[in-house]
Amino acid sequence: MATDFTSFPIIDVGPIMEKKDDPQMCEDANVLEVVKQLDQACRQTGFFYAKGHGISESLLGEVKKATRTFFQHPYEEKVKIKLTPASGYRGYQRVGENITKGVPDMHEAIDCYREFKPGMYGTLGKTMEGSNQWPLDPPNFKELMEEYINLCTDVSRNIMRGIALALGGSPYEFEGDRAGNSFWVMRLIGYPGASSLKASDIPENDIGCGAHTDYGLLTLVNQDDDITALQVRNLSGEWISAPPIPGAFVCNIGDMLEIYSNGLYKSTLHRVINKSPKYRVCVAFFYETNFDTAVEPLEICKKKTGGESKFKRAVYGEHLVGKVLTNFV
Ligand SMILES: N=C(N)NCCCC[C@H](N)C(=O)O
Ligand SMILES: O=C(O)CCC(=O)C(=O)O
Ligand SMILES: [Fe+2]
Repeated sequence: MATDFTSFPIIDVGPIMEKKDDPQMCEDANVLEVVKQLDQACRQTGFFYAKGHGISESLLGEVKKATRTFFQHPYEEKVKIKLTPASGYRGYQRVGENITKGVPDMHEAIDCYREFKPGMYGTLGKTMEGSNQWPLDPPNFKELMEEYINLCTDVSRNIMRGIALALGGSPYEFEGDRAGNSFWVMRLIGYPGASSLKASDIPENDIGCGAHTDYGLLTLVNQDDDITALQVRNLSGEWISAPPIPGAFVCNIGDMLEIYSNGLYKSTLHRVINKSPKYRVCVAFFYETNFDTAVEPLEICKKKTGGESKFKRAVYGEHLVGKVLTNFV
């Protein structure tokens, strides 16, 4: 249940990362303290900062730097890796091409998804079939991002272990058939500075990304260190800023975790407005369930919430494809 929060807790997830290969992790007092903090954050805000995750500040900075370098290229260069239905909706979208609730967003982005064998997910999977499209400059782009994706996958899996414990389950609740083969998404996003759009031919609107919830389990946001632009809506309808904390991820819950938890944890509405004159870069990693997972409230969560299922079962791939097909002009 979202509350009237005015800020977000900072959680040092170090203890869960340290105990990740220890089957007795749930008996460790430091782990249990993190679990308690995760539970509180997920119930109250659906957003928290994670520090102590083990990904170096220099790598966090490098992926943002490479992203910025790509967006600085002329349109002719960027459009070489254009997102199309034929590319499985992977690749570059220019400012205004992504749509949220019918309104064009003032951001450009590269979308990447986990790659998979064509046909593996039948007709439903067809929409997402394709190879990721990587920029050639900087030359180590693909390698760098793949390293980053692997590290983010590991951090997310381990934070989800903490969240599984917070829900009263086994640490491995979100592995195997649920999210053992996460259909992750990575979006490299650029938000033009506030004044730069006026002079261009792009229809003016100051919303970098309109109000939305994320689709899957857990999002890791790696945002520029010097601009506050991400806002989260609290119970009263106020928009609360999530300013950058260098080295920390902003983490938030997605729609599938809301269902698994039977609404105990909510996927909180958020948006992005870049009021700064500076260009803002954000690298968002979305840790999701397996593509073909049918998600329904966990028994342990139903017990905590009155016994009844508050959600219909949802196949993650259907949820994703429904979004992707309506996200672009
Ligand atoms: N994969 C994720 N979560 N992407 C978030 C993008 C949110 C904006 C999108 N136009 C929308 O309306 O959902
Ligand atoms: O730019 C940000 O800080 C967050 C972006 C976001 O919410 C998203 O891509 O889902
Ligand atoms: Fe989001």
